[in-house]
Amino acid sequence: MMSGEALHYAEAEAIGSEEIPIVDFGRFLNGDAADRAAVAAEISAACRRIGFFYVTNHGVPETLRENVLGEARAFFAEPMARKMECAPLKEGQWCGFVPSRGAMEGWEPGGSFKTADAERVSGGTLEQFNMMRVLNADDPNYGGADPVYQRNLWPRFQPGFVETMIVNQRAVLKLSGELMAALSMALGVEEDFFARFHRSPLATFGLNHYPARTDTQPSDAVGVGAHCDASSFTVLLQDDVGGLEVRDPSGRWIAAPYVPGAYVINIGDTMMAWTNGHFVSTLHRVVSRRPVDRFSATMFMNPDLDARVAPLDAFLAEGEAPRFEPFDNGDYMKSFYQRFYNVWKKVSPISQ
Ligand SMILES: O=C(O)CCC(=O)C(=O)O
Ligand SMILES: [Fe+2]
Repeated sequence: MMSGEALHYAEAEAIGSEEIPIVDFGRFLNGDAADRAAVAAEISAACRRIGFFYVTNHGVPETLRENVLGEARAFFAEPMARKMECAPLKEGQWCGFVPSRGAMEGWEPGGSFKTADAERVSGGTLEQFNMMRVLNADDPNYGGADPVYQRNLWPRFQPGFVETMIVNQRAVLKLSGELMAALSMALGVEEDFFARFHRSPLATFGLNHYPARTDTQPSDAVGVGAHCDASSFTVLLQDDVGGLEVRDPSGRWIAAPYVPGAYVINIGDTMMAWTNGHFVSTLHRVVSRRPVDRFSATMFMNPDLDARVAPLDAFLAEGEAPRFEPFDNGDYMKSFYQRFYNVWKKVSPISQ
């Protein structure tokens, strides 16, 4: 693709809710052993086939989910100069506001090591607000000297924002603990198997704004280019506008529409590597096909700073060769932040 040239995405071919199962997670949270095993089996099938599933009855209150998207709407409606007050200024940082990257080439949404091989990617119309997990005083990394524990850059001018985001972090992290147990069961290992790689996880949170498609844009304006996520797994809250699309195993792009009350869960590259590809990290993108603003909120569950990621013996069949090179999560996260910062510098009106 030439720099500046618009990407065109054909209409998604199918509605994904048949291919992306809706899992009643209440059966895992509140059910008996048989219910939990049934949920784990559904999740296992989804993660091996497409790497995406929805969860409903997940325990996160509707009012909290609405407040998160409400704060996102209010923040992104601020004038650009105000939003830029919360922008990363230090080398290698990532927190805060990130303006739209337009058709910029070379930006890797999601920070995936898989995407680069899979498909050329470019920026898109989205603008973002990035947050790190807020560390409690009893966290082993509270006040940590490593620059990976960068500071959040909160919009102090927006009352209620910080509190809502912190309450949301707690709720989504709690859900993530349960999801990790379910993913462990789905892989046939003990329920706390993945918890030991996520003791003080480098979990990150994002708010996304995909501006409404304008009359002068193509009917398939790219919101975020096709990518995989760098995470162990991702928890996504989307509003009812739609536009998320996932590449199914046959290579078709399918819509992952809004499902009332649900989170979308997807496997990231780290989980793919641990499981030697038995759980798949799948290309996805957001295409703005409608003249309506879209908002979403993400949580990327990333492992501990010192976690070493490599295909694990527990998931290798007899004689199965490892398909992924080992890597240190700390190096991986730092290079992700650095690349992100380098792009941010190019699009930031105040960095010149
Ligand atoms: O906004 C969405 O629906 C998806 C966002 C996404 O894929 C990401 O932030 O990695
Ligand atoms: Fe993503």
